[in-house]
Amino acid sequence: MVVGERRIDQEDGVAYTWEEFETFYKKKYKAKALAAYWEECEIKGKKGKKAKAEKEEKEEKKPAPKVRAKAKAKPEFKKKEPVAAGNFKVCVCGGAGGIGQPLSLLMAMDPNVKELCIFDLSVAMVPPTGVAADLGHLERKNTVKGYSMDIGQKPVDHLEECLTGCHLVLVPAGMPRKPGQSRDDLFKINADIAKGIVEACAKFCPGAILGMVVNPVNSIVPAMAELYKKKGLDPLKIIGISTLDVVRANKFVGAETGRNPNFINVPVIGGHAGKTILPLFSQDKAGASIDKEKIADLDVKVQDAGTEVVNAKNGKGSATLSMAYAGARLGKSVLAGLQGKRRTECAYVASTVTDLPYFASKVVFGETGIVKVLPVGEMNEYETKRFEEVKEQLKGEIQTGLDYAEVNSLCD
Ligand SMILES: NC(=O)c1ccc[n+]([C@@H]2O[C@H](COP(=O)([O-])OP(=O)(O)OC[C@H]3O[C@@H](n4cnc5c(N)ncnc54)[C@H](O)[C@@H]3O)[C@@H](O)[C@H]2O)c1
Ligand SMILES: O=C(O)C[C@H](O)C(=O)O
Repeated sequence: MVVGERRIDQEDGVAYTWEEFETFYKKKYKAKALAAYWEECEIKGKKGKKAKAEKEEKEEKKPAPKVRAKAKAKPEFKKKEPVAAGNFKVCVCGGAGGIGQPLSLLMAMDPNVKELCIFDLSVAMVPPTGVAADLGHLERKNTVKGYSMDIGQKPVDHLEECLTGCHLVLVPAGMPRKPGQSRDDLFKINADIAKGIVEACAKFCPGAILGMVVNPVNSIVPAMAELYKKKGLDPLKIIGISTLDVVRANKFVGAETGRNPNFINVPVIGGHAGKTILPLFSQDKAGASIDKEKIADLDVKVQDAGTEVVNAKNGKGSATLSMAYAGARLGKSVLAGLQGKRRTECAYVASTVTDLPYFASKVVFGETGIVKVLPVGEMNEYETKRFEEVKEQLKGEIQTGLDYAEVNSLCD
């Protein structure tokens, strides 16, 4: 295999390295069959005469039909009919909050959204029905409805209409940090809030994708995914939204290199708190062009970006607008995937790409939600060292979530 070469998987039209390919297919196919399939895939960026000549040469060298049938073995995905464009139902839980309102606005603008539900507490800063009435006047072909619940009540007793039929539920419901607090300090209160919502989703929209914004993502996602598992549901439906780390890494690399951040794509792996946030600058062209001596500071800048906003807001909340932007980017990718258009984003999910059971890496969204969790890819010396640090911290934060799931359950 040529180092750095990417080939387009005929199944989803996305370009992968051999390492990514092998990790995804190794349990399904024998090494020989997989290598043969790889050889058949088009090399990314190689088009025109040269590619044609190579293809023709390959055709000539084809083995006898019997052998070829085996070598040509293709992956079998569970085929699910994609949802027609513009037909999605989305709910934003905590939709009247700091993130919830702009996130609802951005989702209401997505032409894929047919019905948008705004759920929040009746004590929220604005009644959710008010947010819905406001968004209901946009020039969009969708309906927006608000649902509220009194504090102390259970979502499962109130959200049947709101959640039934949902394809995507975004969850920014929960307390944000104040200066001096860590994300971990929010676990107890926010895990209980998340559990109430997840419980209602398990009952009314068990097939929906749940995008968890609420902190601490590193512990809340394992907790909720394990509760889903306990109930016989798919833990990969629970997705930790770490997109803001990617957005920040792209922005900072753009500022450093003078390039347009819109065309920068730095994968950020690990988790979403402090040292667990690991931007892989070496995997982006602009990022890789930055002087080695500047990388450690840039890495810390991405890790500390949330705290920078918390401190700048001086006790009046954390990142809301950039988070809404990032959450909507992820949400739109989920819907595009369900519609049959593959999208790749970083997300924190149940994973086997490292020895930890939850990890953020690139994932591919398709007709069923996450269809691939991609490996972390090549890392340079600095990133490899940081990778060990990431895993050490993340392990304990995952355990907090696993412990929560052990002593809690979702009701029927
Ligand atoms: N993943 C990330 O990158 C990221 C980024 C920024 C913020 N966050 C987190 O997102 C969460 C929300 O932040 P915010 O700034 O929007 O806070 P906020 O206080 O402005 O809004 C939270 C909303 O949740 C609602 N809520 C509370 N309990 C609820 C329940 N049981 N059911 C429904 N709604 C409920 C509140 O009424 C409020 O409207 C925080 O935990 C914050 O740390 C995550
Ligand atoms: O930093 C926070 O508390 C909010 C969020 O996780 C962020 O990264 O902005």
